[in-house]
Amino acid sequence: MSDDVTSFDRWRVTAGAPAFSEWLRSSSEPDWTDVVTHPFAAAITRGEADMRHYLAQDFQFVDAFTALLGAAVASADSFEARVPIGRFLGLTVADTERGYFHRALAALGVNIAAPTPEPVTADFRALMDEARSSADYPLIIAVLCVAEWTYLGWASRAADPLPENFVHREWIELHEGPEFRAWVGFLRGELDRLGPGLPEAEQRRVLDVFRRATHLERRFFDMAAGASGQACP
Ligand SMILES: Cc1ncc(CN)c(N)n1
Repeated sequence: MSDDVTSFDRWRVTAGAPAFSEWLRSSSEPDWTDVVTHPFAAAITRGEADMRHYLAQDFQFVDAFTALLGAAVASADSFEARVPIGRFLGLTVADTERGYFHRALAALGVNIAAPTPEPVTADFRALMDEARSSADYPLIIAVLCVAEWTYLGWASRAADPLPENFVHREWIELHEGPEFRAWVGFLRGELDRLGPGLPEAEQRRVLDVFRRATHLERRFFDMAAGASGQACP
């Protein structure tokens, strides 16, 4: 991690609400705001994004993401922590979200067979594999938290009525609503529970992974926007 970042112990003295997850998020600017306000994400909320290349690449992201959820179940420090992760893995990712991918890719005429991964897809999969292989619960939760919290960030900006096309509407609904908010709250809560007690070197490792994941989220939307001709700032 670069020296320009304030350590959690120094940051918490002046922060109004000194949550560890908020230290991670605010130390990941400007990428964080660039992700949640990204033109491609905004185009999804308006029902205008060309989802073909984005979803084809994201189907490969979700494969590594599912494996990472499994690693989180395995590395969690208690039964009570394993349960919400296992539930989300089984009920949402392996069921609702998987069904969405199959229907959406079919409707868009995209072959479900894995296309060549874009560089950012490969980089994101490598980061998730790195976190998974570490079997380090806070590191794993950091990557999961970025993926879910940033998605809640852009999806919660969608205005009613949601787009008519199910490809956009259901993608927004998958990343918004009370259950998804509770899931993001759980992930943040795990970082807030465990982060403050970690040695400073471990806190910096968690932040390093959190920032890398946030940067990859930005690059992923840039990739999608480039493929669809959606202008990037
Ligand atoms: C790249 C990416 N980041 C996050 C998510 C939300 N699970 C996703 N589907 N794809």
